[in-house]
This record gives sequence, structure tokens and C-alpha cells, in this order.
Amino acid sequence: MKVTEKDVLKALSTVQDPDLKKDLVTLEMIKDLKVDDSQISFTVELTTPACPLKEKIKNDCLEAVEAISGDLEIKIEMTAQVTSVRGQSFTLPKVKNIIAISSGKGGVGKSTVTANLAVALAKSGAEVGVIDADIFGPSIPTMFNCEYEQPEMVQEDGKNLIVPIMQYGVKLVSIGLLTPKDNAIVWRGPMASSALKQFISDVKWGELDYLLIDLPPGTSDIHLTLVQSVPVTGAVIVTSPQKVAIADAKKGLSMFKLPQINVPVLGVVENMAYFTPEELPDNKYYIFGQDGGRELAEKEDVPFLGEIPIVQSIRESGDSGFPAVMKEGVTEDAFMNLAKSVARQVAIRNASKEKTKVVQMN
Ligand SMILES: Nc1ncnc2c1ncn2[C@@H]1O[C@H](COP(=O)(O)OP(=O)(O)OP(=O)(O)O)[C@@H](O)[C@H]1O
Repeated sequence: MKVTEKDVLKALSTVQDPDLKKDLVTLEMIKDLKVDDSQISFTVELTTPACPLKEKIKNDCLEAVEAISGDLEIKIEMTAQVTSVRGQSFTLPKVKNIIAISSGKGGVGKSTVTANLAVALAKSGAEVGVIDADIFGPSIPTMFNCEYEQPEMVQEDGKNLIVPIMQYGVKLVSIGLLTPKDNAIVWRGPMASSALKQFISDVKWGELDYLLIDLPPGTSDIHLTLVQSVPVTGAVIVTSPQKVAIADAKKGLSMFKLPQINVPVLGVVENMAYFTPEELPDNKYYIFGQDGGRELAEKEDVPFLGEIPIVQSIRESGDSGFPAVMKEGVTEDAFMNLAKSVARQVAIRNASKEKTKVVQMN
């Protein structure tokens, strides 16, 4: 009997997206389905190119369709369209997801995580931007080896716009690029807040799947400016495992959960989880204690996004402006896995929670 498109859809309606807990047909992930005399072909459109379940979903589809395909060849293409719940938001309408990267304590590696996460998401095929809003230590330009560059300006519809610097596939602007290097400027809260607003409204961002915002450590005016300016898709909390860092991370995390702020927490990243010599990655030394970040995530009932070890080359790559995720081995694996976890949690958040509201404060 001839196989029809309806038969294929019926077979595919038994395949679930394990994260979104619905079948692929209901989720409208099956595109361009065609059946001819020799083959069945279709495309599965995932919710992010960094989907960690890509292979599993493809195999599940293959298995389901094989049960009805007879002699026909099966051709499956995997693509991705990053989801968004920002709708017709009038600020940054072409930016699908805004992700705040936050830490309680300084120096836990928030900027290192932001830089490598951005490059990892871009490597997976997503359009990515970074705003470095860390007034106390705008280290993104150094980490991207563009500290001496000055962003260009363009005029569009009578408005002057900053053109973000493009480096390693990531568009970026930084508070550090607004001030001459080595020139000590004390950023006051209001100045920094207005710089962040400018980065949101006066930058030619174009279309982005993920815009990461590297915030100053702790809780500050900048955090409030951000949530008052745009609906933030979610927050990623970076901590190291020591007690003192965890206590501060908990405060930072609680701020996002406050009813009047109400930004979903995408999860906790444990940076500097253990020391490992690069050439012996199975040797792990828990010099700052073990599992602090994981336990915080459990207690706060938010996802644990992963561990990043202390590796000498992560520090060296930060200093030399060549993010560690671009170097094969243990560092690439750690940050690529982190990108998959973050992208996954964004997709789950978008499928299961209402869109974030811009915070109104009097
Ligand atoms: N996993 C790691 N392995 C080795 N070195 C690391 C790691 N994470 C961060 N570092 C190093 O630790 C230092 C501090 O990192 P980073 O600037 O990212 O921290 P931060 O939390 O953003 O700091 P700030 O409080 O200034 O915003 C940098 O020299 C960085 O290269």
C-alpha cells in the first residue's frame, strides 16, 4: 500500500520532544514533508541549534518512520529556529532572547563564562550578541581581543546608531569601549545606567537569537535598569563552589525571583568547580569544595547548568583574547556543554512560562 504524508505524520506524532513533553507534530516541528515513489523526506525544526537532544530526536524520528516506510528511503534534515516569547516587544523587536548573566561575588568568572558561552552558542549556529555592562571590570573587550577598537556609528532613520564590534562570530559592545583604555573613570550608577540604556536602544543589533548581558557582580542599579528597560528572558547565575560565593549567589538569585522583578532563573553554573591539569582531565582536585553550585540549584529549585573546571588555559585565553572554547579539548567540551544546557533551558522556559514583563517602578 502506498505510504501517504498523513501516515508519516501519524508515525511522527508518536515522537516526543523530551524537554517540551509534547509530540513533534503538535509542536509544529515537522516541515517540508514530502513522499514520492522513492523517498520520504522532511525537516525537523528544533528550538535551538545548540539542542543537546538533536541526535536522539533524529533517531526517534527515523525509528518511527521506518515502521511504516516499506522500501522507501528516509531523508531527515535537522534545522533550528530559536524560540522567543518576546512577541512584538518594541524595544529590540528582532532580538529573540535576552539573557542576564549575573553573579553574587566578584571574580567568580562571570565574564569568562559570558564570553565563552557567547562563542559556543555562535559556534552552534546561533546569532549572538553581548552587552558588557560590568562597570567595575569591563573585561569583555580584553577577552575578545578588541580592547583598542572603537565601534563605528551609522545613521538610520535620522538616528545615530553604534555598530557592534564583530569578533569570533559574536556582536559585542562594552562599557569599556566607551572609555579610553588605561584611563581611570569612576562610573557612577546613573552614568552606567544610561550607558546600558544606550546599548539597548542605540545599537544596530539586527536579528539575534540570544543577547547576553554581562552584569556587574552583586545586585545594583544596573540590574534594575535592565529589568526596567527590556523583558529579560531569563537569568544565568555564575558562582564558584566556596561557601562565601554561594551565599552571595543566593542573594543575586533571590533578586530575580522577587515578585516585583520576576525574571525566570535559567539556572546556576558552577565555575572553578575543580582544578584539572589539561593533559590529565580525569584528575580532579576540588580545591574550593565540591558541589556548592549544584546544591544551590537544588535548594533553590532551579536547573543546574553545568560545571566548568579551573584550567590554566582558561585564564590564559581570557588574557590573550582568544576564548577557551575555541581550543579543542576539555575547555571546549565544558563550554559547548554549557551552551547546550543554557539553550535547552531557554527553549523550556519559552514553552512553559509566560513572557517576562518589563518592571515598572515609581
Ligand atoms: N574556569 C576558570 N579557569 C581558570 N581561570 C579562570 C576560570 N574562570 C575565570 N578565570 C580567571 O579568573 C579571573 C576572573 O574571571 P572573570 O573576570 O571572568 O570574573 P568575573 O566574575 O567576571 O569578575 P568581575 O567581578 O570583575 O566581574 C580571570 O583572570 C579569568 O581568566
